[in-house]
Amino acid sequence: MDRSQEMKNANLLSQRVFYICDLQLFKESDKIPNIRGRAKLVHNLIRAYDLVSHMQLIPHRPASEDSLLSFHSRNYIEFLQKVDQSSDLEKHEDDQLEFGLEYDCPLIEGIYRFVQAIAGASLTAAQVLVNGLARVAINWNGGWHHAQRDGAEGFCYINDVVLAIHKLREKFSRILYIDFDLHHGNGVENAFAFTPHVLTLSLHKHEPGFYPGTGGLLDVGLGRGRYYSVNVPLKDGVRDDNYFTLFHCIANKVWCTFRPDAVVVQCGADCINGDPACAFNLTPRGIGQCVEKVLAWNLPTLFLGGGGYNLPNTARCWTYLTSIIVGFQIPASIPDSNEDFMCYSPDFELDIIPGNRSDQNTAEDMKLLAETVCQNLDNIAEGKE
Ligand SMILES: CC1(C)CN(C2CCCC2)C(=O)N1c1ccccc1/C=C/C(=O)NO
Ligand SMILES: [Zn+2]
Repeated sequence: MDRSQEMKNANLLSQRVFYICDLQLFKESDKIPNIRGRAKLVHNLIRAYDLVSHMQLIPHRPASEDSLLSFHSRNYIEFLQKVDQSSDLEKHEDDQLEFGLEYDCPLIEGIYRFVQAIAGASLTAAQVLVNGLARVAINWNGGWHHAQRDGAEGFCYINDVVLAIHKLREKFSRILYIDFDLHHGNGVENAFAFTPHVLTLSLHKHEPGFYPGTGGLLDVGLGRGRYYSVNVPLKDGVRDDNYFTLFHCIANKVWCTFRPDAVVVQCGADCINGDPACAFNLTPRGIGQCVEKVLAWNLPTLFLGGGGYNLPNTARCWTYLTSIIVGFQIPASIPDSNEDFMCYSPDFELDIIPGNRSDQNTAEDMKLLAETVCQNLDNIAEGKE
């Protein structure tokens, strides 16, 4: 490699954070029901705070059929290709049901191009880490953690998280997946339930009748993957301090016992106060403290989005997390240069105040969660199956 190339790579590495963004990706993201307009809102706020000058911006490369098949079934992918071309969707009605494309996953226009973009963005980010071009990569348009091998689920049409982890496994032996979304990351846990090479850690709301219903405390993984699925089921009302205390304790134990080589973090913002899910009392500062802890490990890390249905709050949350990831403090007032300025009324502040729902998680609940999870993790330390 000649000197100039070395200089270029050194410079790239100094831009340790790669950020996947391009207009086509935002256009495709807008096809997801319930979050139309979110991709642009997030990017505009990140730009308004001039955080883009601290990152290396790169466009996504659409995922190839082969890369989609590294997790999803041929039947599902070929169905998406077939239905993408066909004009009358009625013809495939029964197939649609078979592949979960109904109710909460309505068929969307140009669905194959859509899944190539969504999966391609997270794969492009993962590839940057595999190539050693950067330590950290961000794709706020990814994080669709419910999609299963052979179908869509929970508003997730393709599991970009599983595909990205699979890509990281080309270079890194042990991958830690952390899921802060309000909902259990069931699609990712299912994909890696039987392997000790990927430890999935999901903190989520877990109550009778709350989607997806999985991720209980006794759900620890299967076969050789036993104890490598870690679930932290929570009730409504949890607040930043208790959430971080619990995460801090569990993350330390996971780091010491599993010793990850790379990390993937799903930052679904439906756990933040003000989301229509109306569940947790968390603020971006609480999740930000958890992100700071992950960054302190100084491992190759991929940050992804996920849920988040209060669009201005999701933009606030992921902009704040981006500022932490790049290590650049930003002012509390939303820049009035931002074209979406009025979306942030009436406060025009970046901070989100915590909710005042009563915390249903008692001190005993939190203690039991920490103790049970840490005892389970003792098994992987001693190499027990
Ligand atoms: C319809 C939306 C997507 C929106 N929403 C919010 C806003 C309204 C009440 C909570 C949901 O719970 N939804 C869902 C409905 C059925 C199945 C899954 C989900 C969400 C999954 C998710 O976010 N995973 O991380
Ligand atoms: Zn969610």
